[in-house]
Amino acid sequence: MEIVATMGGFDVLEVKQVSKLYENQRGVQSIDFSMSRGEIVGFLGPNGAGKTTTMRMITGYLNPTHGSITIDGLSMADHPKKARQKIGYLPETPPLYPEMTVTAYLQFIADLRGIPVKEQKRRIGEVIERLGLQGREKQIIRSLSKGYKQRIGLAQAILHSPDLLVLDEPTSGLDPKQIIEIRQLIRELGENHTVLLSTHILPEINTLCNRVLIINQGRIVLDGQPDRLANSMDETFEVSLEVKGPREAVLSELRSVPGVSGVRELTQEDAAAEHTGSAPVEAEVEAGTEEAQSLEASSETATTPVLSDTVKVLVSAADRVDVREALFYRLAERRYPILSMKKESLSLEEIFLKLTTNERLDTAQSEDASDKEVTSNA
Ligand SMILES: Nc1ncnc2c1ncn2[C@@H]1O[C@H](COP(=O)(O)OP(=O)(O)OP(=O)(O)O)[C@@H](O)[C@H]1O
Repeated sequence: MEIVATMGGFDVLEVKQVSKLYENQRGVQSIDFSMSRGEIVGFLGPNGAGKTTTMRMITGYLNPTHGSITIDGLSMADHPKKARQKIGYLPETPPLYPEMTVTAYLQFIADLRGIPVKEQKRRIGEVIERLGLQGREKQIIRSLSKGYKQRIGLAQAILHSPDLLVLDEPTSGLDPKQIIEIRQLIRELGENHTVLLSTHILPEINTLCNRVLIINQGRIVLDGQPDRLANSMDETFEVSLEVKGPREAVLSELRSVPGVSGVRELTQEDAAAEHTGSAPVEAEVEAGTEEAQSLEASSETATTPVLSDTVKVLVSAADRVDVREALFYRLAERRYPILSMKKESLSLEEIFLKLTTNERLDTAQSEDASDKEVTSNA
């Protein structure tokens, strides 16, 4: 048995250099990550990136071509039965028997999972309550809504009290109300379980997960905390400012602050784009360049300041230098009050696109385009 030691014992999941190559040479390559107890990890990637393949290997439904997977220190290759007992799996399509009642189905799963007969009734009662299935016990599964079927899928996944829950796109195909309800249930399940969940929905990561793994073309391309990713990915430091004062003078002061590499006046269109979440389309213009001067010259027509006595700008600094204090002191010295100042950072959506877009274009040329897309909203 392979032993994986950590400070507090074993990691709940250890995936070491795992590859799975299908006959067509697609699949996943050298996947390497571990999960500690209590983590809720979002597994994000475009269609065909390798999420399901990875999850099926973790849950023991598919054997890796190379590498090892251990659950609570138990090797999946050497002890598949024991290791699988520690995992609850909700595949993309829940494994339900539509003609069974909810209770009969859970009874069947309890038998399959080897839950002792004398404990079954209590345990089934607990998960029915936990997943809000009270009142539906005697209903035929076929007659229930998709949201309720997903709850039953989650119930079968947690029935045997697994340490690790693996959920493959748990909110896919649900309506907005059902999505909110299932997310809430996952959040609650995350209080007692370690959870790995795959999704196409970026805000799902922000609302549910304390860590995100991004997979692209069979390889992990990013592993980190959602709120820290932006810092590690930003190449420049950007801050948006609203300053009270004469436009030309304010712009010129900002450009001369040490560390500042670009100053771009924000228009009403930019403000509207910010409101709808899309990034401004104009390219940033470096301070002092010919382009900046010509833009300045034609600024009356090219840009429309949001208020006549204030200037809204996006200031950039190379090498991620934090120029906020320098901006503050310079503008204070010149008596141009700062009405607002906000550090800008990449959204998870921008990070995702940055990491996957080019390669996706390559992929689209070499294989059939998929009809599913990564969505940026619920
Ligand atoms: N049984 C198989 N035989 C051959 N190729 C396969 C098989 N299953 C998956 N693949 C290929 O392996 C790659 C990864 O597929 P996988 O289903 O794991 O991706 P995914 O990230 O789960 O995608 P989706 O979001 O569409 O479910 C894809 O290129 C896919 O076409």
